[in-house]
Amino acid sequence: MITIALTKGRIEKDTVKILTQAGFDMRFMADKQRRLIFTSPDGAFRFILVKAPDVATYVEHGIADIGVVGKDVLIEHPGAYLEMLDLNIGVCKFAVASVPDYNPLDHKRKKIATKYPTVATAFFQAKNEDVEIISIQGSVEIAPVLGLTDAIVDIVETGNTLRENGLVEIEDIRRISARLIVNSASLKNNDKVMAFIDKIEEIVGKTEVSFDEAING
Ligand SMILES: Nc1ncnc2c1ncn2[C@@H]1O[C@H](COP(=O)(O)OP(=O)(O)OP(=O)(O)O)[C@@H](O)[C@H]1O
Ligand SMILES: O=P(O)(O)OC[C@H]1O[C@H](OP(=O)(O)OP(=O)(O)O)[C@H](O)[C@@H]1O
Repeated sequence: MITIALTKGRIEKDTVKILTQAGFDMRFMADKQRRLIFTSPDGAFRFILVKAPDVATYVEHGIADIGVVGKDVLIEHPGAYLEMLDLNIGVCKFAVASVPDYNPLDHKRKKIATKYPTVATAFFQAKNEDVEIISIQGSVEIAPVLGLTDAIVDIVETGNTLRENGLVEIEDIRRISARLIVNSASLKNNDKVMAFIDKIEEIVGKTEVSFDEAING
């Protein structure tokens, strides 16, 4: 049996769409209620529904052979899994944002609020800029409004949360999308895992890895 870890929440619907297009009967997801583990009718696949960072954990430890999770999570939680495909769903970006009078060229040591300290630290280090990172668990946009920090590093999708809280985008950091990850032993030892990946690749198309991706992972 192959186990596939899916991220609960935002990217769930689009993931199910891809799996359905790939020929899986995913109707159980329509009325899943509070269940978190599902087995396909033929007993060949098991799907588990977990929080995003836990997808990486289950795949890394070989409990799940395959996982679907956002690139944002993979950057913050690097581990021993292989990233195989860009699924082109859950597309958004990391950006720096702040209040309109923020001056990025100001020489003072800035404070940056974020849920993504690894991303924020790497971004400012690459600019040779020494900043203080303040970790925030959510509603990050209010930190510069309330004067906790000078700016934020956060996910931007539609831009609505920034606009509705009076923030503006200062600089793009990188594109984010959901990725298919795999446990390396599963890939080596189980032909069905490669067959599954091939099937998904037919649906989402071959992904060109951009220069940015190649150097930043
Ligand atoms: N507007 C967005 N905000 C956050 N993540 C987004 C957005 N748009 C797409 N995504 C992608 O969707 C994935 C899942 O997001 P979701 O909000 O369900 O989980 P999460 O970020 O772990 O949030 P939470 O902590 O609220 O459960 C993210 O990891 C990211 O790759
Ligand atoms: O550009 P937008 O389409 O407005 O989306 C971006 C917002 O969505 C996410 O927050 P989420 O809803 O996950 O809540 P959080 O603040 O608790 O992380 C993210 O952290 C931004 O706040």
